[in-house]
Amino acid sequence: MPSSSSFAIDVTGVTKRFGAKTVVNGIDLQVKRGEIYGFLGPNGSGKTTFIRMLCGLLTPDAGTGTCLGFDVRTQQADIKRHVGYMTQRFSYYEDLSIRENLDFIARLYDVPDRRSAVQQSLERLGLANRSHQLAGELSGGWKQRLALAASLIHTPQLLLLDEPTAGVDPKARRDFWDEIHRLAAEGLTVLITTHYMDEAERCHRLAYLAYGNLLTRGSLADVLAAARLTTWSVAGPNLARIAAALRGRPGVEQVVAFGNTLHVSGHEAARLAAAISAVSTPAHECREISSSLEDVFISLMDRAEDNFK
Ligand SMILES: Nc1ncnc2c1ncn2[C@@H]1O[C@H](COP(=O)(O)OP(=O)(O)OP(=O)(O)O)[C@@H](O)[C@H]1O
Repeated sequence: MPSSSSFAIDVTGVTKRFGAKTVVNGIDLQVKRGEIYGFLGPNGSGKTTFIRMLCGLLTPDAGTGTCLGFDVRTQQADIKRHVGYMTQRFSYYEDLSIRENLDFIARLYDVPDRRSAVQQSLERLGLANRSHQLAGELSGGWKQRLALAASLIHTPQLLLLDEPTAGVDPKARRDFWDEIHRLAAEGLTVLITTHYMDEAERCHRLAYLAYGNLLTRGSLADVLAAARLTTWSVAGPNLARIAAALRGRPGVEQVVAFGNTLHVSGHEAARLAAAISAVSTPAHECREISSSLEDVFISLMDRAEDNFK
């Protein structure tokens, strides 16, 4: 039986190597039940590989721990029964209808009272009106809903979502997140990977990976505070010239154009302020602003790259 621990995921030192390459390097992670946990990091940082170890599809080369109270090394079949996994690719039968796809998945999981489980799932995800539509004819947002319905049909306790909203429009993304929050409020634990910063901000807690290493974790406020990054905005004339003058100056780590404003960041607050005052003119409006999550993640990635070289 799964334990009643308050952690849905509780692992230590999880490591995976492919040949000589360490793709996931000694990751410790604890995720509370009912929590939405965001997993971020650049392409190839090891997010999918880590998820596959959690849900029993890959065995770690090192590390220990539990997922839903089951041992990640020895009880993989038990884990699979209680976990829903929405992969990056749409992997349903395009020539079956929405209802037929859900019915098929429900059969695979031997879901009790299958007809009513499928009907409830169609209604919950707003798919009932189009249940006879072929999956292959659906737009991206509806395909995503079908994939979510399918990953929930066996009422899992943990939902693993690997970039579930890639290529989906903002309204469909917002609806999707509303549903994820409703599910979490009902007690479902959700681990989600995303490259969208607005989605990262909708998670209860976050972790950021680069080169297989977990670089930071915590609530949004924790992650921003731990970064100790200072950011200034600079508005005014000749911003392209100002940006070029700032790059490479001591204290300046990032210079990013946002429309008619530059965001300039660095860890050494005094040197950063000196650099801005040296290149700006009285016609420029310069003020310190809060660093964004994107500023923090890019800074972490740059530093990790430097350590890796
Ligand atoms: N089965 C495998 N055999 C060999 N290398 C692999 C295998 N699976 C993944 N990798 C490598 O492991 C690294 C991490 O891949 P992974 O898919 O876990 O990253 P990711 O963070 O999910 O990336 P993305 O954001 O692009 O989805 C990559 O360099 C990838 O090429």
